[in-house]
Amino acid sequence: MTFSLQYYLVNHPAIVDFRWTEGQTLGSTPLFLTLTVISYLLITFLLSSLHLPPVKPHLLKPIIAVHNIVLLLLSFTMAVGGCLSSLLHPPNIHWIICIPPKTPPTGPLFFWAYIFYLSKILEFVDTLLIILSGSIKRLTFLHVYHHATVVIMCYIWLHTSQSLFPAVLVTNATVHVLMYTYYLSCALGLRPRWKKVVTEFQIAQFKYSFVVMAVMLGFHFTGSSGCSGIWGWCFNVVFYASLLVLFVDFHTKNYGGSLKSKNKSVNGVNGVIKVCDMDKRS
Ligand SMILES: CC(C)(COP(=O)(O)OP(=O)(O)OC[C@H]1O[C@@H](n2cnc3c(N)ncnc32)[C@H](O)[C@@H]1OP(=O)(O)O)[C@@H](O)C(=O)NCCC(=O)NCCSC(=O)CC(=O)O
Repeated sequence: MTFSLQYYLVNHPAIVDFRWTEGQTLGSTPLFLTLTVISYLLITFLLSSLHLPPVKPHLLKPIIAVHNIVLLLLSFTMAVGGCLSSLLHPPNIHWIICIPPKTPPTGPLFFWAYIFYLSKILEFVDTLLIILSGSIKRLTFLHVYHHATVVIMCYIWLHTSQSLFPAVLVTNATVHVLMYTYYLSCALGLRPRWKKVVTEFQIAQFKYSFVVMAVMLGFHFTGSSGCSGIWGWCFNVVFYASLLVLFVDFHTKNYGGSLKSKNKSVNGVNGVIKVCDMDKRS
């Protein structure tokens, strides 16, 4: 059989026949979700309050590099898989933003939503690596809040067949390709000059998501049947609004000034070193 991206990412029987069934699919019960999030928060709190000695960089850096390569490749696959499934598989292209009510969570789009959900649990390892490296000051509210809450958002997507998730999934997975390339470069001892660009792409994705959410609301109230997952929509709005505020704050603290202003120290000849120095001070 010749290699076909469409076959392996959309039309493979395991993907087409995927079905999220509560109590049967791994990780599909509210109990699993609750225990996962509570365990993440408890382990993070306990490990960070133990003040463990940092693991030696020559031991930890290769592990961090492998972790970032895995998430980089996974994010890329999810972005392409989610994009192809959105364009090729739904009965109607309109599904990218508005899924009809009572649609069962089955088929390629929901397969990628499920992989995305599991990948958010794998991202918990980011937190562990921060703790093991001894950089406790990098364990910010933004980081822990994001990692704990995003898993709940993904669960709601699957549980309610929530409209708009395909657009958000593809955007976030694409931004994460950039983010994990940045983290991989750091783990390899490089200090990319484009750290600020990563943050600005993250902020842009939240703003873009509000446009998508507004369009979905329009479809919901003007279409004949409405869109599924309107309560999940409310969760998404609150979560993304809070992330937007936190990321704008992160931007101001790390790069100074407004989003539009050019920070000479970031873009200058020695930009790389100055960005890192600023981080260490903040
Ligand atoms: C540029 C950012 C992507 C990252 O900002 P940071 O302040 O974390 O960046 P930094 O320069 O301190 O990171 C370099 C350090 O990270 C370490 N590092 C490497 N891989 C890592 C990983 N997978 N997770 C966490 N840290 C990691 C490197 O070894 C290096 O350590 P050392 O310096 O010791 O060598 C930013 O925009 C951002 O996201 N800030 C919020 C912080 C955060 O936790 N973000 C990720 C989840 S939020 C998210 O994911 C939103 C979204 O969905 O888009």
